[in-house]
Amino acid sequence: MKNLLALNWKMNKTPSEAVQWAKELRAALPQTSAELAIMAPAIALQGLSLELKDSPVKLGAQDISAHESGAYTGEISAAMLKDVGAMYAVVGHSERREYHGESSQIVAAKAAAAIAGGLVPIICVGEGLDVREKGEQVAYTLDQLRDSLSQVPVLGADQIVIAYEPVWAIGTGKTATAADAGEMADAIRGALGGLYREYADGVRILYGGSVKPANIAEICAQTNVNGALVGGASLDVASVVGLAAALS
Ligand SMILES: O=C[C@H](O)COP(=O)(O)O
Repeated sequence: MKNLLALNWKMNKTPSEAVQWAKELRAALPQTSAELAIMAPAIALQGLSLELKDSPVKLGAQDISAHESGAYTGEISAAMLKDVGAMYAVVGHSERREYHGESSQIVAAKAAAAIAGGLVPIICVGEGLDVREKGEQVAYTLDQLRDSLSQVPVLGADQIVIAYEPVWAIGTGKTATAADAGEMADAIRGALGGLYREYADGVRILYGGSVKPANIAEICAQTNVNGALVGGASLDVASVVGLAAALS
């Protein structure tokens, strides 16, 4: 299965900075076996799409509306994202869950809206430090996964991506060990088997949380880890080149 290197810029880069960054990336892109995708601020997608036309780099959004269209001020629909060239949409990132009150039910509705609109949702799950300290991370994360997939109609392994992001490892410099990431990915694969038996083995499971060029290869070498969702290390072209090269 091809690793997915999903670059989550979060709320960074103006549209013009994004285009300049993409120009630099195109010039520096190394040989890699991974699929690269930029999860950009929605307002930067159109420019990136033009700049990255005919390049292997894909695009995604950081969030998506649960609704198809209508009176939802400020929301951005799957159709709008698809129209500007997005292929993916991150849903249920822990920052959305924490700062925007997104429950797993809302996340499931967003994932379903993404699929209905022809996008691939990257559905994020993961425990906080308190849960990890009690040793309850697997049960917690799998509950969150099942709730976030509740009534999400999946008709193929390539229709969803799961990202395991332990909240305590995001932007903190603390990375789960490769073994921790691998153990959770195994548990997630098992839970997917209970939900979508025929497709479970082909769904990509990413790890996110302080991934860097120096640790990505070991993390992605785990049996059920099929790529990474990268925040801080995705902002700098040289660092992205390092991440991609580490997966060559
Ligand atoms: O979406 C990305 C994750 O939140 C990880 O962020 P980070 O690489 O800055 O820890």
